[in-house]
Amino acid sequence: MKVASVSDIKRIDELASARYGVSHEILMENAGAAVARVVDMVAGVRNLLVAVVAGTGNNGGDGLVAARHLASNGAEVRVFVVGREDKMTDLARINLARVRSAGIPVEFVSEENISELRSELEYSDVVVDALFGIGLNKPVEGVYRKAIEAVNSSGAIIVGVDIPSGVNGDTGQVMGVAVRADYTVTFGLPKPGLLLYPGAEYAGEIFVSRISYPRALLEDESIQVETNDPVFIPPRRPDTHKGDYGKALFVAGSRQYLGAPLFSSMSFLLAGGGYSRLATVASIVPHLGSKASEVVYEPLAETANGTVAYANLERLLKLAEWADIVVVGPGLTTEEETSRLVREVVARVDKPVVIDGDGLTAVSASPEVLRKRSKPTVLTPHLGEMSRLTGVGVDEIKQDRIGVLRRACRDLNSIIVLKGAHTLVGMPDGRVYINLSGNPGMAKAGSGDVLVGTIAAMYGLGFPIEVAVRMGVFVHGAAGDYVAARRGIDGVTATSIMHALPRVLQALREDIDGLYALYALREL
Ligand SMILES: NC(=O)C1=CN([C@@H]2O[C@H](COP(=O)(O)OP(=O)(O)OC[C@H]3O[C@@H](n4cnc5c(N)ncnc54)[C@H](OP(=O)(O)O)[C@@H]3O)[C@@H](O)[C@H]2O)[C@H](O)CC1
Ligand SMILES: [K+]
Repeated sequence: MKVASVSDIKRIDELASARYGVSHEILMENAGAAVARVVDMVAGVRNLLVAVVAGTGNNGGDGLVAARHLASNGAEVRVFVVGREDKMTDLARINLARVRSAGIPVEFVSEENISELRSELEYSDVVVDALFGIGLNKPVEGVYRKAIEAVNSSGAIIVGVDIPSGVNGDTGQVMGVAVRADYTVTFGLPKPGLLLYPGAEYAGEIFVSRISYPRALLEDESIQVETNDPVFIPPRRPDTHKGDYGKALFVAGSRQYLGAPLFSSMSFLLAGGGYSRLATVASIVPHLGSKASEVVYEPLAETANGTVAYANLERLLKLAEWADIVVVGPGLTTEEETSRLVREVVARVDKPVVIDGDGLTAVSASPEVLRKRSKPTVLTPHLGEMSRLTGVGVDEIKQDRIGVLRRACRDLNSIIVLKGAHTLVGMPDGRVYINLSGNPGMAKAGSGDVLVGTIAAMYGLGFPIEVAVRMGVFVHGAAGDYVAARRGIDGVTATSIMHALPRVLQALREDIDGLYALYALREL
């Protein structure tokens, strides 16, 4: 599903009326009706005590339409408008008049009577939050802040209109204070702020209503963000050779880090890869061999500190000629000689390369190595590594994940997986995918190693590199969810995620609709 920025939605909104004759009034009527329908779905509307807290803009207008529909369907509705009547938009004013003529009580809330709002809302079964939507343009203060606090302390079921008020529609950041909705009914398409934390937490369960926007507008390719939906994995053909499912070379590990090479190279096989070759320091090969006999090992010369020595360069370049895809980085350490080797390998390997962990630190020192590559490059940074790659501070990245990611993909000519809640996948052409699988239990050592093995496996299964990265991220997250559901969130470890990978592939082959439904937003 496409994910529309605030400016995308404003453009769609204008085109809907200018080009298709679908007026703002029609859109507002459909929006309000959708809110009323969800209130009925989640709480049952007959004799329900509903308070609609409306702003003076069109988000408030939606709330007023919802009030009229709910009252018509048998609910006891009261409307509280926060702000001055003379500030109301035309559409909000028209709908206020209709609410009043339907005999629905309306009260204007200001600093003088804001204290009564709190007690009024405590008598409500449902509160509809229609204060701000995509028009939020500054931190929430004063009477609006108090109104949001009153909504949050009401103890009622809270249904957000379009966006929970106070959440930035594009970034998901909370602008001072925000409504903690149980449900959010969003219009046309979801906004990034509903899917990125903390906004995703404030939105609750999301319902999407297209409110009769013409389909062509909602699918326009000028909208460059979308949810990372899984695609069908073809069945394994019976007459196959292990080479058919991809040959991956992993340059990983050190005497200090034994888990990373194991998780990455083994996850490749468990996620469907064919031939996993691990080039690592000779001193740890016996240990790893006893744990993962299915992996083929290339013992490498090592530095005094037990890291991969530069002298291995020619050998690694030769091995890379054999491989379909090369993964560099997990557990290599940031030993200067080893980092120098990483940069040379990345610069000279004429195959798709996935760079993770310490490999990212190595290439951060000279990003032109990435720019000059002709074959695809995949980077899988967490926030801190992204900061080192881009020179942008972590807090600044959090303020605009999509914008920072998009610029970095273009600047570094790379596909970038920005790990976090939720993980984002950016493409050099500007497209960004928001991944909805995964859970906080996965933020543990080794989880990233499993991810890169899974990405390489998707490429081995035959997906084009961009799809392979998206699918690797989805499958990895779904495997973590599979474990959390069966063993509890504390049971989510690199090992348990790794062993859940085959289950997810099986589900994708046998019941992709079921798996898709697990993560898709509910459509009205
Ligand atoms: N665009 C669509 O496709 C549809 C939109 N609908 C609904 O309309 C809202 C957007 O409505 P809009 O009037 O643009 O803005 P809001 O209602 O979100 O905000 C109202 C005004 O509030 C002021 N504002 C913004 N931030 C603050 C703040 N922190 N404190 C106080 N006031 C604030 C701002 O006015 P200013 O004059 O102060 O700048 C806003 O204009 C959309 O979300 C949908 O719910 C349609 O009904 C459906 C289609
Ligand atoms: K709202």
